[in-house]
Amino acid sequence: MAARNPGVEYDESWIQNIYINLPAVKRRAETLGTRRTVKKQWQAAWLLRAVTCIDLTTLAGDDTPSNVERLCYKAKHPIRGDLVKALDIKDKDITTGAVCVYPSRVADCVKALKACNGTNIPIASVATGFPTGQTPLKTRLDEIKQAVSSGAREIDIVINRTYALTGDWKGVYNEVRLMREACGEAHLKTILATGELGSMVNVYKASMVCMMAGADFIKTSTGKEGVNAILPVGLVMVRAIREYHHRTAHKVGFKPAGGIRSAKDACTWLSMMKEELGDEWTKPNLFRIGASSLLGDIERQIFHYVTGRYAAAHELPMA
Ligand SMILES: O=C[C@H](O)COP(=O)(O)O
Repeated sequence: MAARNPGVEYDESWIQNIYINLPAVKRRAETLGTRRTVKKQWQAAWLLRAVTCIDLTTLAGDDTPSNVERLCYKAKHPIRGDLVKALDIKDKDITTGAVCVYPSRVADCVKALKACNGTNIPIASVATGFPTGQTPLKTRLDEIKQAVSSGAREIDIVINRTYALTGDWKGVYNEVRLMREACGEAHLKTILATGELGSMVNVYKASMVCMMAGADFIKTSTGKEGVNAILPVGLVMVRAIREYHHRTAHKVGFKPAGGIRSAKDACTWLSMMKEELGDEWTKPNLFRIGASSLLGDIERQIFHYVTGRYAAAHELPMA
């Protein structure tokens, strides 16, 4: 992870008179989304980079120690052995960015990662009454502390949408500040649940307020809202990150999450990061993709890449 973002004093002027040129944002998002896929010779590199940025997630009511164990093994060995061999990369170099689970499953992750030699992989835990955040503040803070003491190194909190929707941005700031304190050494990711914020201006304000309060990452969604990670919202958030960096020199990471299931989508998000914020923001210390079922498609595409390459190499010339 990048250096911690200490945050700054709350400053209302940073979120006043915000104007978002929605048609322009939508046009830009459309260009990114419909662009031709990555050039053939770079495909494997992009796909592998995307793998290293995945927060491999399971956030289901029926999670058990055994599916968490499989998740951790997959995080440690995200690409099938024969494909790793064909790509001529060292398995140990490629793991997912983190695993992401509910607080009560963190201890299972600790055990499973130890068993598969994956203790270098951070455990991210959602907390604070995920996904709605509708529990008393003390309960939400205690949940963070419990997840950290069980072994989580990253905490994904949800912001208080009631405060955001009623314009109480100082209220959002104060809570996130307390959540950051409760995290101790663990990194803080703040989930905005953008599908419930009502407007792009609110998305921008929520992004800025969370960063002012010390978020190390801002994250689009829980994966449980009606609308989750979409490019126009992502653009507004990364532009807030750019503005915050410009004002404070602190680099805050970005995590789109929810509904990202195809390798092509992952590459589109990566290219958005590269174009909007630069190469530095395309690595796991500043970019993560929260996803439960993306890895399968990436592995499939790597398989096509590898088999295509060999088929081409062995092709007979025309007689
Ligand atoms: O934070 C991660 C999301 O909950 C994952 O959403 P997904 O299951 O749609 O990939």
